[in-house]
Amino acid sequence: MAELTVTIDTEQQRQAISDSFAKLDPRYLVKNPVLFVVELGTLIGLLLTVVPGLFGATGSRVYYAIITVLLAFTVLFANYAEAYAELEGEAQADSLRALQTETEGKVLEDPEADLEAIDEDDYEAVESDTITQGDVVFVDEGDIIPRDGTVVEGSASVDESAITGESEPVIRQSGGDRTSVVGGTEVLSDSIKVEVTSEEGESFLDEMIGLVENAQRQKTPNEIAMTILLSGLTLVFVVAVGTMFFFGEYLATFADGFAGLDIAELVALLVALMPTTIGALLAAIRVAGMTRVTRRNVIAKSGRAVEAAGDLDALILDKTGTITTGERVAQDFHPLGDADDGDVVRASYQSSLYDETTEGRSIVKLAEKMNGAEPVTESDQSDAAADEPGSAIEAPRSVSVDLDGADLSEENFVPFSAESRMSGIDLDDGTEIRKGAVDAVEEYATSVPGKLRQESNRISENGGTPLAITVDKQVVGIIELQDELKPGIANRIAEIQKMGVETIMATGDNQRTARWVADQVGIDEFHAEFDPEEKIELVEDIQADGKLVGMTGDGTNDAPALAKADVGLAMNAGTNAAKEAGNMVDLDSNPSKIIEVVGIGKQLLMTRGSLTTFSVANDVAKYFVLLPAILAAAIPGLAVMDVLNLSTPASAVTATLVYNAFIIPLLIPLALRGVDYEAQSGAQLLRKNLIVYGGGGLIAPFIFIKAIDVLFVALGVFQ
Ligand SMILES: Nc1ncnc2c1ncn2[C@@H]1O[C@H](COP(=O)(O)OP(=O)(O)OP(=O)(O)O)[C@@H](O)[C@H]1O
Ligand SMILES: [K+]
Ligand SMILES: [Mg+2]
Repeated sequence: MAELTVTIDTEQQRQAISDSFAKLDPRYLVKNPVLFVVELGTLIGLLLTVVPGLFGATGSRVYYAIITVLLAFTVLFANYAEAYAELEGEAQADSLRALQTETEGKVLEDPEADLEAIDEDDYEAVESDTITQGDVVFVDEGDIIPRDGTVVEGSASVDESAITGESEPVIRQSGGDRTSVVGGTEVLSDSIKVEVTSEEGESFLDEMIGLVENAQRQKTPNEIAMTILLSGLTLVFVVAVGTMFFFGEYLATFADGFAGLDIAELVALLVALMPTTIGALLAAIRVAGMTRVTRRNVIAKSGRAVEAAGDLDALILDKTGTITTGERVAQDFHPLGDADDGDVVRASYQSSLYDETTEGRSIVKLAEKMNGAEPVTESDQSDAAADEPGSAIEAPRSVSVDLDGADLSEENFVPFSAESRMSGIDLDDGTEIRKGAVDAVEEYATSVPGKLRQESNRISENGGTPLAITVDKQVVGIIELQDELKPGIANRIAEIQKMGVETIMATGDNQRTARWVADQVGIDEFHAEFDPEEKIELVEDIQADGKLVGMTGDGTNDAPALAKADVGLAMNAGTNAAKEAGNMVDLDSNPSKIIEVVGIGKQLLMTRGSLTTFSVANDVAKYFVLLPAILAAAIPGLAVMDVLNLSTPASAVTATLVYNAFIIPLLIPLALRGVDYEAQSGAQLLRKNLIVYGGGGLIAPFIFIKAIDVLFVALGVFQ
């Protein structure tokens, strides 16, 4: 899958630096209480630098100036992390926006015009900005689709690489779940009629990108909780350190040679104790996480959705198109009872002539191939796109049958629905032809040969999907459909399971086919013969146990369940209803993308968790470094805590502030890239996290602060 990675140029670097200064505005900074307190501390340092001796301070002006500068850098580095992440996110979003092109569109005078016979007299070629919503345009081979829309007739292969970066063309066709087309993409072969669904300048993608950019600036629920926690900690430290100041003043009244604690050093202690590192990186971690989602061509409408993806307990996957390729095409026809090959092929053909699903189109193709006849219907006179359903199938044998579509009319066609799990047509003479899922047909038919079950089980146990075909409610045979597992899907599912997420397959297909597929890919649980209603119930059932659940979908039928799920990933090729209902849209329309999104969500949560652990562990270590240094004069007994044996208190304070400030830019790359991520259970991750980031966080300050102190001694400062 193509990743469109946008790089930041020097111009943008400069922008990020200037944004870091703009973000010093206290009205902005107050939303991040940790940094706001550091900013206040900077002002105190500045005051002492300008007016020495204030608050009984006895240090030199230079010393206070150094403290002030280091505190200011702490805030600026934090602002830079956020500004940089935001610019990167915007650049990523802009890379999608660049798609808008000025082009020509062929607006049909008569939207009902026969697709195959359209010529220059039937349409008016106009600039795309004059096309309005509801217009039906003709898009011929080689044309650019002028605006977002729905394919209302025909099937074409479309180059969507402009939005997906994927060079492989995709099929977009009327009926079914692949009807949406995007303005600016190119039809490579065949022609389609597209009903325009957006007004000029209001493309779906643009609207979506607007949502993404907005979402990137909004704190997520977990982040808000985190901010409250960090603010609480900050408050505790402010009170504790504030109390120390007054305690120092009190001590000074009777302790010989002790003049009270230095307020600038107490500010330094406060800043060292506060979780400044994570406070500085929190926003950058969120923005970068969302940018990683955008980079995978997934539009996340909220940060909450990305976070929820990282926290999922269960993932509902459908079978066809998610676990399998979705190219479920006819392989063979099997007569049953008194019927012969010809009866089955004819009935299958007739019932599918207007069936625009992948399955339906492939049945027509196979029937024609077996018959060896020239295509009889107008809809097949076009040069078939090489990857059109069924075109690659070899006819297993030849059957001579009259495939006449003359007495069939589209009005009498009964389209497939996921509720009925059947489709068909009524002939002019009243003959009722239906095909569908075996259990659905068994209920519908009046005459069911004993061999139906046996034959269909045989097909299912090979991973195929049997469709029973009936003429006047008599089962005459079976259509054998075959799909293929997506390459590598079993590994992806295993990966999800390793993360502790339960995998559930819900399919409209029959029990045996479902079981076969479930076994092949090692899914935890499966539900077969599901209708869309039951999918919603499944989502609700899982949520009733207090679990977070994710799912993908494309059809109108999926919309309610997509809206219900905590993470609903809609396919861009799917219907508008589904795209509006979900909280994410995959521009590549690859349903198994949700597996990647879960990974990105996990990585976001892990990055935040790891850096929080590191930050807090750092602060604990800094406490042991600074406290003895600052209080040594007042409480000589504290010397036992002074494990680092730093040269002077001033050196200890400065070295600690240097570490405290510069650890932020050092961690920016990690915050933006995310911590290395591998599929593991929560408990394993927690353990590893504690050892690496907790243990490392305790040790790192000691090493660096001591090193800085040694450097100061070598340079002869603070001695
Ligand atoms: N064009 C069609 N005409 C008649 N029956 C069909 C057609 N397409 C599919 N079916 C039958 O209806 C069943 C249900 O279809 P549905 O789309 O609900 O689920 P699915 O595609 O099999 O699985 P999933 O839910 O995993 O995508 C299919 O398994 C098949 O037996
Ligand atoms: K700190
Ligand atoms: Mg389906």
